Amino acid sequence: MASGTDAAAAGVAALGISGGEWAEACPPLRRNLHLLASDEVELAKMLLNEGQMHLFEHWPEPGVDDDKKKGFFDQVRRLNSSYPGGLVSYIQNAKKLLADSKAGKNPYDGFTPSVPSGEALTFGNDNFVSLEAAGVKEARNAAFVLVAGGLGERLGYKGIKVALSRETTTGKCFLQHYIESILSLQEASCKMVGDGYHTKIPFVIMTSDDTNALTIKLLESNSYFGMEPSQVKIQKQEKVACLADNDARLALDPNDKYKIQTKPHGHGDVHSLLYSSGLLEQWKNEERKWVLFFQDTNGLLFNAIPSALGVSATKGYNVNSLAVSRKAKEAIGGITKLTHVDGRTMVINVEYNQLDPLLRATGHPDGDANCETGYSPYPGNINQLILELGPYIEELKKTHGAISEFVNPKYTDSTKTAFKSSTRLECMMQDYPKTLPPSAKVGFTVMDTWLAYAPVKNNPEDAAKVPKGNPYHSATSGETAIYRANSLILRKAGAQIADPVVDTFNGQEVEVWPRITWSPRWGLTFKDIKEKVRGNSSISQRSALVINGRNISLEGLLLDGTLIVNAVDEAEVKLTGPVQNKGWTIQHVDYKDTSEKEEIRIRGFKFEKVEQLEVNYTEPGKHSLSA
Ligand SMILES: O=c1ccn([C@@H]2O[C@H](COP(=O)(O)OP(=O)(O)O[C@H]3O[C@H](CO)[C@H](O)[C@H](O)[C@H]3O)[C@@H](O)[C@H]2O)c(=O)[nH]1
Repeated sequence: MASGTDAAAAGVAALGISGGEWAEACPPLRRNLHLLASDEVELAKMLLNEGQMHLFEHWPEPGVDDDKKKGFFDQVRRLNSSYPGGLVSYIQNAKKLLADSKAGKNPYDGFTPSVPSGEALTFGNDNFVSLEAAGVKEARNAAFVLVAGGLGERLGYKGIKVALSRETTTGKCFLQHYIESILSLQEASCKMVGDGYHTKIPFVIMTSDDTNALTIKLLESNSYFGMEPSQVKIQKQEKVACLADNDARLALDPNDKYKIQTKPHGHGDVHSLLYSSGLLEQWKNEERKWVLFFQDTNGLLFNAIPSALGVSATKGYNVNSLAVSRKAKEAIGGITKLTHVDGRTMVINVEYNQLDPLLRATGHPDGDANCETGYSPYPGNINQLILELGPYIEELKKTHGAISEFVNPKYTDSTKTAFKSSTRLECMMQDYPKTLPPSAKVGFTVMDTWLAYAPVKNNPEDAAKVPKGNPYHSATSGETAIYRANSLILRKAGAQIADPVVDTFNGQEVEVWPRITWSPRWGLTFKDIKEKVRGNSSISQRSALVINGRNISLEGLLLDGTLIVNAVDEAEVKLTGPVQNKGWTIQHVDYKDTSEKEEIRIRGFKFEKVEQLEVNYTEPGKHSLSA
């Protein structure tokens, strides 16, 4: 094998540029050319062509920092190969977007917004139940994709967000809940069509350098939470180059002049990663039909998946976005119908920071405001997307997964000539429909917020400042929303669940419902749950109930305290009669109290486990718990 230097010399000669005249304008680079391999020479040439001479101007004579110079090109090679169209496209796109930004060009120029109509579902009615059945049937033809490359800067939590407990009654983390939900769907779907449990639903996790190692560690140290390791595919997104000025000159890392500074490009990367991974083609060959995208911390999401997938299947949507009622100024995008002066229309997410200026610019002087319902008329996008695989692949063959980008530089002053700090191009996965032809069937499904959406994004301090009536999107609200949803679902199924009390944790006023949780295999759909709630059961406000098993039914259970039931699948367990104990009390925790773990501090409460009844059914057969 040729040594690096031989290969470099060969490369330079092969390109007929041994003299390096093309690098004449950049003497430091020219003097170092002989160090470079042929592909590095090509990359250098491309960088000069794109006005990036400054990247080499500080390069010393050959012999000094040669390893760092090679390291520089390793990074350039990575940046070049991970962006659709390479760095040339990146720099050219950046120049255009930066010019538009400087000119104050509105990305929605020529478009008028209006409120679109979508499928509005009512939890528990006949339509909902039949859509859930349709969705479960389709689930075996689906693949799930979790975008989890975000650092969660707003939450300020040090670990990865998917490792946070979804709720602290059981302490199960988000990732465990997601995997158990997918496995339950897989089992129920296979059972429904009688395929002998052969189909495995693929699960892709998009990570980034910020989350990759910890995500893999979490999976490995928990045996993939019961999923076959081969079912899980990790796809790591790369960061993109930072831009120093309006000419899209790439920014060098302030701490290392041989490195280009990089920042995350956004969740929109998921499309190009899926495209280049070959997974989409593989899924097509396996006759899969749906790809479901979801985000890192929505503990309620799987309450909405079966029915939403049912909507996609019955309506034949190429794109189906899940939405909830949106409060004006809430940090979720608004789903909007945009009509262009030339007659084009599209239904698309308008991101939360763009909705207000767009509305003001198009004759709505109040901007992003609530209407008479107390909500924004624009449904809130929760970034759960269901794409039909066939049309998705066809589209990506054209775009290679490139998604419409934006840039958001912070200028030093109104001349817009300099930036306060470097910026970069960004993209969002929900912008995928922007390039679709008008014939594409793009729809959305609106569900109740209490059922479908409770993310964990804001730190306690910021959450406490959220305008009254708007959701906190905090660890506190994320957990209490789970108890609320489960209580409301059991109520709808016929159980008597006590009213909540209002309490304040970390400055956030929330409803505290009984702490009811169940494993996904117990209650995947409303029909499943309804069949397991029989007779007159009641649960008091101070109670906690953990249902961990498939065949556990509530038949006249009168709970006032804490009850934990664990049962193997083959055990049929009836919960009847009164169960009373001192239970678990809720203790307030201040987020500034460093004697508590961060995971607890951000919630603002913990449980004192005073007394409980825990029962374990490990043997098959019929069992009854009656005190
Ligand atoms: O480079 C990135 C950036 C983010 N993410 C992931 O993308 C998801 C969303 O990130 P954020 O929570 O930071 O997103 P925002 O709150 O800014 O907004 C997004 O989520 C909202 C709903 O939660 C709305 O739907 C909004 O329109 C949509 O852009 C997370 O799972 C995050 O881990 C990545 O994988 N890579």
